[in-house]
Amino acid sequence: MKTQMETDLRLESSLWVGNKRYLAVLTGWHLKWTEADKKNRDKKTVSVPVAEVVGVEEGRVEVLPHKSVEDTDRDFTVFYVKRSNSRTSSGLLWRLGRTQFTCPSRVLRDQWTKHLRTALKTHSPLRPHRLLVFINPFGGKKKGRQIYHSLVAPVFELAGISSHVLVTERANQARDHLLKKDLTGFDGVVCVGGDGMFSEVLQGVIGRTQQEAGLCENDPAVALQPCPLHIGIIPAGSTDCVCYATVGVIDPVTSALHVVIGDSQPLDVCSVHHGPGQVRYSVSLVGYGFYGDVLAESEKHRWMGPFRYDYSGAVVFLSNRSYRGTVQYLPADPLMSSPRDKTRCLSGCGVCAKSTERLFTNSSDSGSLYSSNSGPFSNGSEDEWVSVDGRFKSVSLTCMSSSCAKSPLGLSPSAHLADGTGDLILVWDTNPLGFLAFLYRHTTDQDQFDLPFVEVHRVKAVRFALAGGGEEAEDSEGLRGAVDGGDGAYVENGSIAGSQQHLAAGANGQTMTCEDKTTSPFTCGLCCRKAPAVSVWNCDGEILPSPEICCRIHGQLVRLYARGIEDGTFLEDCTEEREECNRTCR
Ligand SMILES: CCCCCCCCCCCCC/C=C/[C@@H](O)[C@H](COP(=O)(O)O)NC(C)=O
Ligand SMILES: Nc1ncnc2c1ncn2[C@@H]1O[C@H](COP(=O)(O)OP(=O)(O)O)[C@@H](O)[C@H]1O
Ligand SMILES: [Ca+2]
Repeated sequence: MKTQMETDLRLESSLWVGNKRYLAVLTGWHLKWTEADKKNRDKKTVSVPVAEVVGVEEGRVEVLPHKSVEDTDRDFTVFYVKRSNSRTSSGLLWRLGRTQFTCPSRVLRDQWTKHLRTALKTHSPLRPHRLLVFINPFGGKKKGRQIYHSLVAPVFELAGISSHVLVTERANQARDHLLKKDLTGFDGVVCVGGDGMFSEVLQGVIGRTQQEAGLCENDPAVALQPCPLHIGIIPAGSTDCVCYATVGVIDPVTSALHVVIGDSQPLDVCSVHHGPGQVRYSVSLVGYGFYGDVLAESEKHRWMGPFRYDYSGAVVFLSNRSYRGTVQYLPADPLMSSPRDKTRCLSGCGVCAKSTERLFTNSSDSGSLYSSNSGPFSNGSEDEWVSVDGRFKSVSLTCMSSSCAKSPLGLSPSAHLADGTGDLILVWDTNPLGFLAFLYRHTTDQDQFDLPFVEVHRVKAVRFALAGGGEEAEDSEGLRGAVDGGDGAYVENGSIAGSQQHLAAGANGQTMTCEDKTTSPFTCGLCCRKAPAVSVWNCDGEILPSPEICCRIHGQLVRLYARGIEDGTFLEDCTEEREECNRTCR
């Protein structure tokens, strides 16, 4: 049944597009136009959901690549989302579609533009009006500024968005701004950069929300407050995994269009507690062993740009390391889904829709996660936790698939963006060829979990401790202990980047300067000649200072301007009206 509002907004006229006459109809949910010439048997209707109309302008207007306006009386131009046919990635590429209509009179033209604008306001409640934009000028190939000004700003302007743009001058500036400055009036935050830049924004937005709610975010037992500000990602980094896994393509125009139409994709976030009062948030990868070592190595080769990860991946692979540790995890409900069920989390995902409830909503439940007074590894009710101890090539936790160009299906292809769980991937120590097969499978559609030395678990929380209560460095393999600066993870003067000299970090947290002042612990001939006993954690591209951590997944803590990966097949057949279609055509 049609509502009064839909009836009021309905408009039907005969309009011209170029030299052809069309019957144009605006219903509450769609703008459609069909060629009126009866002789044309193949006449097709173009149907654009009102929610995907970007803007309406009087006259004959163009925006990309350059703006031009021909101010005529009887014309109006509609800009909308147009899906490109090229399927090179997992999702659909969006382009700015444009159609110029000519009306029989100025009065009718004004009626069309007025109705369209009213329809936009009515049907897209989450469209942003004011955005705070952070650009990292040094991310990826250092093209952040150019990407924003040439491809994104014109689309924002067309949609009537006012943007406050800050080009960062230092790391953590965006995070600090979000934590401290006045954010009144902003609907969302946009970051132009890579996963590291997104991570800064994530820390800022979550931290600010908890501050304002009077919650102690450092307490792993606290159920965090969901964030009111939406986050948009314009990809301009190296891995761009968060963008790839939530949109399916790395394309600034596609991402800008998701922002302007106010798409909303909830996202699970993992809080990683790595010391008293120390918390970081992750959405893509919390990884120890291989992924930690790759990140640590890659920081020394930032000058290589995105290639630093390939180079470092090879160096770390050749170093053939494994690490001892105790991993404990709290399994998620196996009836909901499984990391091996071969499903994909796509736009309108049913598993995520069913999981809108937050985890650990009551405090007695969360109390079993950590003891309030004696740290994360001692508490009373431990029944549900599973504990494994051994030597691992890598331990990874991801809240979503973590797909990226290198791995189009991702670290965990069946993980869900917003189901309140994460996937824990344990790769036990194995021979280099076995590990290479595991890595290689990430680049194909072969199942990387179908290997005897790999386990995957869907979890709500994870804890990691060095095996033997931190005595790892003195274990039976004759590695030199932490005290003489021998074995262990490495941090560079506490911050990884910077000094050429690296530090050897002992299992007990002590750090000692490496006697050999080489640039890399992997090529160091002294302290690192023997394999270190302790790796580091890679938390969305940031190195954590402590190897002992506990993690908890917070279901749907933030929302992105995205809609999940679109399954193009449905779009082609979908004839549903927007309100009836809860899949791709939302
Ligand atoms: C034989 C071939 C081996 C290929 C292995 C491919 C596995 C790729 C899995 C990548 C998972 C990426 C998860 C995302 C991590 C980002 O947060 C982080 C930081 O990204 P940024 O530099 O900020 O864009 N990047 C890395 C590589 O650690
Ligand atoms: N102006 C700046 N100077 C130096 N570092 C910055 C600046 N702005 C942001 N950063 C930091 O750069 C790191 C990498 O940024 P990112 O945009 O993710 O690029 P990439 O994907 O190439 O790593 C982030 O951790 C971020 O904190
Ligand atoms: Ca998830």
